[in-house]
Amino acid sequence: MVEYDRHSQREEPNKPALRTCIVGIGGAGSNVLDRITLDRTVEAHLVCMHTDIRVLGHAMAPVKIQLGAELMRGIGAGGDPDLGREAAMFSREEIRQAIEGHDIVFICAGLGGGTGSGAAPVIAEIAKASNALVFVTATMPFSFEGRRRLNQAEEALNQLQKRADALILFENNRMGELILPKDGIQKAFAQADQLIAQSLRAVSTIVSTPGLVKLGLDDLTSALSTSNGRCLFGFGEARGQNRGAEALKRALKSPLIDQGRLLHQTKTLLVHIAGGETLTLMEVDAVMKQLGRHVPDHTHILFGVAVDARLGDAISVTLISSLGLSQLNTIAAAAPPANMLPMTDRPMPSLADAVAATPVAAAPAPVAASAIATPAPTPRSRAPRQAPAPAPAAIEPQPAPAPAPARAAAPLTRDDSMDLLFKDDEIISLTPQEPEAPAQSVEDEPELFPEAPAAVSQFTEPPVQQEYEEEEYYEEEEPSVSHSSFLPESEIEPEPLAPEPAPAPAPARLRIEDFMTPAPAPAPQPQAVAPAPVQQPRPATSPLAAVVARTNLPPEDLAYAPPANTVVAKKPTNQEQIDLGFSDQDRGRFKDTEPALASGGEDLDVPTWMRLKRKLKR
Ligand SMILES: Nc1nc2c(ncn2[C@@H]2O[C@H](COP(=O)(O)OP(=O)(O)OP(=O)(O)O)[C@@H](O)[C@H]2O)c(=O)[nH]1
Repeated sequence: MVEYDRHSQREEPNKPALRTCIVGIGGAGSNVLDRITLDRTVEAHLVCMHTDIRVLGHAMAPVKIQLGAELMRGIGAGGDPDLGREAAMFSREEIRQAIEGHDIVFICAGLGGGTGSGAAPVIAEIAKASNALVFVTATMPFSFEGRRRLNQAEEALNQLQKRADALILFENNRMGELILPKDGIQKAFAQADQLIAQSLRAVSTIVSTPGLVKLGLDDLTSALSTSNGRCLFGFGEARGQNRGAEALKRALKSPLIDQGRLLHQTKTLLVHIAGGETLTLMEVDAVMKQLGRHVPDHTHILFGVAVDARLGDAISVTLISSLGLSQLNTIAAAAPPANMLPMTDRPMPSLADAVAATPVAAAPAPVAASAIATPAPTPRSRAPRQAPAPAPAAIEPQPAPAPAPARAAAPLTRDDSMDLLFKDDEIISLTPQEPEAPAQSVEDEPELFPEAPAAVSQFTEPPVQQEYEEEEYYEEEEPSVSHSSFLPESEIEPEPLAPEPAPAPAPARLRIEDFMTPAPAPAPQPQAVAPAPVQQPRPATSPLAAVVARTNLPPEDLAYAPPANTVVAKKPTNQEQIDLGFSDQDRGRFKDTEPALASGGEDLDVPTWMRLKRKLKR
């Protein structure tokens, strides 16, 4: 018998690690990025982008980009996605510089406001143009935030689906299930931020950490692939005696998989188990057997195990899958009790089987950041990882579900389906030949600023050691899941449809058309230029939590191209870091918008750290 050497380095030593970048956009994106920065669990280039200089000034990410500095003058987009989009276009060069050179770009934003909804699709497109694999995690607004925000969020979602390789959508309404109704709104946001941060961490770990049984980008995109569906995500981590069972229990309790109910219908399920050096075969076997009670026999299991020294004595279980909207609606209509499928005792692929079957048995070397040797995102055959157990009771080989297109795993190429936003030499050559649809809904906008575009600023700070004065405020204990909604809508005053921020009377506002490539000019369309946004059908009863959109980029809206010379990236200087010195009473970027109030009168739009009245000390 050959002894397995846990420390052997089987991966090619000189293989470059996947370079990962996480971009947080707007207030929500910035909050999630703060969470990730504090946790220090994801090894990635963290970039915060916002129009609002005050929020940006307090963000913890080491790299910050002020979007549309001259256009926005450091003020938030005030809930106007068109402003957010224009701001991103002005800053496209800095965005490109921050993103380029990365293999995977995660984009994180709260949809419904101005900056996140408007800028995220632009940034996704820049990321795609740099050949990165683009993952988007976004939140949908609480229902009590009002119809206007929801509409804006759906419009942004529609645009993001066309540009992202995979999109995981978190519905803030669902996040309420993570906490008790009596808990404050800030706790709901905090829990939501934590779950989103966990999903980013899980996905980046899966694709970048060498594993005993390796899962790759192709597995991930296969699990996420469905033409028009929603992603199911569950994550649990536990320590102690029954840590495997407990971690699985927590993963199954995720509201994003509807307490495990949605796994009944899934065709492909990605399961990733990670633990420290003490992870045992028995524990992995136990988790897989237990999971077998929750998924049907025909489910195609993509199974990965990794030993990651950073986890210490913890075990984490990640479940990722997807369901078509029709299936989701069926499930929602005929919802069985939350109990899982009856126990079938169907054996799941064991670790030993999987190890024996996998040709990619990467060494579970103690993970030091620099020691992670990760494979390039090339398409790999999934067949050997089906772990056909020699025992007759092992999982049946399943007919492979629609495999992930090779393109999803391979470095992305610029194809002619790419929407083209920018008049940039390297991008413009990809302009689709067919006539572009007119830019949406911006032509009739009031003009705000007469000035010509000027330089936008970017300032890059070294990581600042900032600490909250108080202790960790995310509670460790298992959240209650006994409440199906966070706040009944009836208890919330409907959000008045507040007027948009009053446009300044200045006559020469910069418009998207000013940046458009002159030809081919679509025929002018009188009045009918604002096509009704294509809205995602939403499940009637169960607002489930995640959406996957495989990239299928039809050339259409957002066809604008700012001149390449309008933006001059400034060298970072200390002077550009503005001392904001605002008080807790100041609504900052929200001052021109209607407050989104919870019943207690709290302003939901205020960032988490502000709502919690945390002070930062340097
Ligand atoms: N989960 C979560 N959602 C948030 C948080 N903050 C805001 N949101 C949601 O994200 C939506 C957009 O809010 P922001 O991100 O603050 O808005 P923005 O994109 O910065 O846009 P402007 O403020 O208009 O410039 C809100 O309607 C909320 O539903 C947060 O901390 N966590």
